[in-house]
Amino acid sequence: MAQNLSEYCGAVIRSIIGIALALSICNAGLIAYVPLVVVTILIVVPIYRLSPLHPLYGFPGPVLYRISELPMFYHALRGTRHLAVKRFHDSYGSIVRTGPNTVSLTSMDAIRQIYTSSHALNKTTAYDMHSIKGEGLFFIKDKATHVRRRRIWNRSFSEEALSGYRGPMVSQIQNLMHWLLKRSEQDGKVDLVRIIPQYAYDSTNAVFFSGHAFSPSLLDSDDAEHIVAEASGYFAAFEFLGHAQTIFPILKRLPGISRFLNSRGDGGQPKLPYNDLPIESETVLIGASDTVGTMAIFAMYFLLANPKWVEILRQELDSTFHRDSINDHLDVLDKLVLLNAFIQETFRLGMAFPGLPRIVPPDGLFVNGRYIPKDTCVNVPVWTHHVDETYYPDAYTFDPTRWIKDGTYSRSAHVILTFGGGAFNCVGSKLAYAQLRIFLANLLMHLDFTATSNFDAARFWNGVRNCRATSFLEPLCVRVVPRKH
Ligand code: HEM
Repeated sequence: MAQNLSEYCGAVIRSIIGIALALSICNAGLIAYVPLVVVTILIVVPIYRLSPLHPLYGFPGPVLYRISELPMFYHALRGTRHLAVKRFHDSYGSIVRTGPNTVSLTSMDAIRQIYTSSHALNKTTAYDMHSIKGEGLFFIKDKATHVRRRRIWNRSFSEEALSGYRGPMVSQIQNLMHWLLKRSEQDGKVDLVRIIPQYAYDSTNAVFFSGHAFSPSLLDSDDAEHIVAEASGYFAAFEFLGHAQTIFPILKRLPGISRFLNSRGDGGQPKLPYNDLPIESETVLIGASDTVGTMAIFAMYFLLANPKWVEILRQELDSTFHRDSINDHLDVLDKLVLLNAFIQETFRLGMAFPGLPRIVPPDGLFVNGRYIPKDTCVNVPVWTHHVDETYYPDAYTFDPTRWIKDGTYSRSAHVILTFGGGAFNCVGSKLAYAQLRIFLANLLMHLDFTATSNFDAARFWNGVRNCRATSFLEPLCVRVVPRKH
């Protein structure tokens, strides 16, 4: 009954706004209706959203955020949403109303129900493509439709496909090492925040587009056309505005079709519609590069802030490989306990991400002991979960050993949401792990890094921002020389 009443009130208020808007737009003479619209929006809507008539009335949360999306937009713009949501959970507990129609939940039960169970929820309209043409895997909101497209993508991430990507990955890491040494020699230092994303985009270009997405390589041109910044900006714009821009400058350079997405459907498997190739290509280029680049920067930051791990990882690598033969035995990297634990801990603390929104189905959702009404936007805040002391004691300490038990590395020791979860999880996660392994193993085996004198670990950490894309307010400057011992 209460549910019906609140739905009724919501409908009435939406109608009032609609009628007022229609009147003021249709009849220019009725200028008097403009104040009505303003009054409705500024007074009636907030009162309704705070009132017992609103379906989310009983959920605790900061008043301003219950009234309007604007405070969260402000945090999105500043890249501080993950910090704000964490503060709210510290104050209000495991369920917080973080927006007029949004509830944030922490708990394993919430992760299971929202993301990983067979009844996991669909994506929200935050994933709408709006004016973008075609249909892209990342943007498909409905699980049933999504599963069909995902089958096409999965072929590109089979073990066989992944081993085929090693050659291009190795050549790109070699180019990165060349430029690290060269720029460091030329300028006395090199900023990892600038150079690593260039390497990540080059790597994706080489792996998926045979180098045709752009040319010359970003490392070779020092990203003269600011492709990294533009692509990352579009990524953030998608998050901030709720939709991505139509045209990516990079797309203009694509011969059109990525190698793997263009592969013909064989054996009765579905084939990707031609019109969807551009958006899927953009998804690969940005989705695979921005994220891997960010994690590689974090990995270097954690090494510089925790130098003992340079020695620990080198001991493991030196006792396993001869320095010059590492790239001939890349499959062995999967088995290195310390290296993989280090990467997993990087993925935990490097994910400054607020959440992955999902929509509550018509039957509602019962989670964390509460009933959440239909059409509510729910999510588990990734950053808040990753620094939850319940699951990660001493959570803000970078400690890869938390992933090691009885001498064995276990990724499943704790659940992390770095790659999402369930049906919509990251299709490229295996590739991301492989890239981080190759990146760290090569750099540690071949190069010595020294942070410049003004390196301040706390200042760098405090300058991390996230609006789906992660940005760094501080540089991460190092001197690089060939490894001496
Ligand atoms: C460390 C690197 C990476 C991180 C942290 C990451 C993170 C994520 C997350 C959290 C999601 C779920 C997004 C959501 O539900 O809104 C996702 C989805 C996705 N990622 Fe990644 N990703 C990484 C690397 C990659 C790579 C290498 C690719 C390769 C193409 C890729 C392609 C995708 C695609 C296509 C989706 C959509 C999957 C679907 O809806 O089925 N990602 N990623």
